[in-house]
Amino acid sequence: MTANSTLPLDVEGGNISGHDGYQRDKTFAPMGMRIIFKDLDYSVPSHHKRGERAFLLKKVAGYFDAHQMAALMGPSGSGKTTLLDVLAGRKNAGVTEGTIAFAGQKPTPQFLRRYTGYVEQFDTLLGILTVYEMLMYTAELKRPISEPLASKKQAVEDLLEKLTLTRCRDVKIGNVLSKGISGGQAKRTNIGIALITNPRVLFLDEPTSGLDSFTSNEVMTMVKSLAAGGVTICATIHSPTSYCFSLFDSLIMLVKGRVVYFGPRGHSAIEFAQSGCPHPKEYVPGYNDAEYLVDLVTEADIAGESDKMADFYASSQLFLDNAACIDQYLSESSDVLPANIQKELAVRSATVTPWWWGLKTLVKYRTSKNYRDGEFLGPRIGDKLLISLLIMTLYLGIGDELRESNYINIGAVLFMWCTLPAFGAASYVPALVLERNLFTRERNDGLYLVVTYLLSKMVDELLLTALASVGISAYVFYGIQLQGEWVAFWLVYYITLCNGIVLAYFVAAISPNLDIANALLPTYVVTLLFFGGFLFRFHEMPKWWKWYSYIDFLRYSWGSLMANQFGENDPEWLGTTVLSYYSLGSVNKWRYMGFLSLFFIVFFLLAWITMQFKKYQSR
Ligand SMILES: Nc1ncnc2c1ncn2[C@@H]1O[C@H](COP(=O)(O)OP(=O)(O)OP(=O)(O)O)[C@@H](O)[C@H]1O
Repeated sequence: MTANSTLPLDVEGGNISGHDGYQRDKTFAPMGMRIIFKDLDYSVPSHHKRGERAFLLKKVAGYFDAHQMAALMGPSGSGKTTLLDVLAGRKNAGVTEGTIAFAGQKPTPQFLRRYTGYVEQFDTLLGILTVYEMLMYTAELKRPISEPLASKKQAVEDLLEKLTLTRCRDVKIGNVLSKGISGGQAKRTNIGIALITNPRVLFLDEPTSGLDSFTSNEVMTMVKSLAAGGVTICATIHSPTSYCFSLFDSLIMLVKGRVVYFGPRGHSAIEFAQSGCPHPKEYVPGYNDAEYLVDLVTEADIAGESDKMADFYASSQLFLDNAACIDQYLSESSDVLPANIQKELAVRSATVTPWWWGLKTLVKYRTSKNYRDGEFLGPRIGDKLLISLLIMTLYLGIGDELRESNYINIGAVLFMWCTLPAFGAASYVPALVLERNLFTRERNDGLYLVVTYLLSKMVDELLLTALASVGISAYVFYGIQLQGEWVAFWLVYYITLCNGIVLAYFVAAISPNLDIANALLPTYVVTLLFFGGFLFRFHEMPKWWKWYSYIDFLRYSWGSLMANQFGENDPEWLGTTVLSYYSLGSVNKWRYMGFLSLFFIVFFLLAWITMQFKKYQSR
């Protein structure tokens, strides 16, 4: 293969002056950059033999040019996705050795996140949005904030047209339970997400999997048109239709992590593979080229002869020509790159837009939709409504009955009032756990920072909770005829609810799956009950457990509520007063609310740190 580029390093920048992609869109200038890789090894601790490393890629070398579409093919498990992930910087485990150069330079993870597009094999979309909204949401997060909204809208409309998605523009994406757009439309929407910034490089993992042949051809024709526009395209592909395969320019075939062919697609590839295969099968009419090639290498792989094919390639003239080409490309200086591309390659921040813009956008698209979604609102308001009605009707009017036999009832209702938000936290866990794939993909795509995502989730919940808690706490407070201030009663309830939510997020963040989170959260909350001060008086707790009551946020919720109820008029009871009986004599309700708020900050920080550093996907 030879390069036929006119610009150095096969980079084309057109007449772009900005590095943010905005002007690039306006001019529709061609883009793209050559990707070179040489002596690429990728290894992980072996599953088969303890203490050994498994090399999933071995001395892999090649290059992909701008304006061209390269296919990564091979039998299942040959390392196609591994190579794609290594090149796209999506690996977060294992050791990569060798050279990777984008336009002659080693790419930074930030460059890869911001300026390359990656289409995952499985769709990760937001079911509550329509196709148009999904693309606009991504555009607002990934295109520069300096770009006017009208220009972003235009870019999305253009993309919808290019992807032939105009017909389902306003159809909800949906999910498994409530079907929305079709599989082909979902795939094209996913491609649209990767294209929203007009990336110079597009990686696609099995873009046609699960699609019928007509839709596959349609999708790949569209992808090919991008290559014609200058984008460098690299796709893993399993069993393409003849037409799909004919769209590719070059082909890299892997078996057991080794290259058995790298060169142009076409008859020369078949001839080469036949020569390299120890027992080539006949190319009978009816075979499609891709199918035949994959069959050939798969059979060699099954017969344990794949190394022979790889050795054949490594000793071929084709290999020498490719190696010479790679060395020549690598020796070309990258100083001659256009300034905008130099800037892109040197970018250091992982996101295009600042955190506050990300937060605004997430609230604009996600919160506003969630607040109109019964599935979202139901579990968040329904349980509070039911339980508060039960409490209110059960304890109706007892709050101002200051007789000895009633003090225990008042203590109990206040205790239940603050334990419920802690137990209710369970309904907030799925929001984080079930969305993990989407979060990981959007984070890898450089859409937002972890803190932005977490803050947007807090806004989602805290706004709704604030509104709901005002109404609920009002009818409970006045229905039971509790003493003290309603504002304090509501505030304690609200802060405890907030603690429950952020605690749920922390538990969701540390749990590998929903089952573990669902077991962990109630277990922890039950331990809090014992140390809240109502079931066991503080001064009677054994010395070796007392410390736990200080880090039990229910202690501060209940203490504050009791001080609100009995602070002004602490009645005599069992030879002392009610507050002294429960070791709450010196409690200041506002100070306790302050302590309560500290737990919110601590749980938030714990959730943030965990999500920042925990690898949810090992790939
Ligand atoms: N820790 C490990 N130890 C040994 N082998 C491993 C380990 N992790 C992954 N592998 C193997 O590495 C290979 C690479 O997988 P990869 O997903 O890249 O293949 P693929 O060609 O994309 O396959 P498919 O077409 O089925 O998606 C697989 O054969 C897998 O079994």
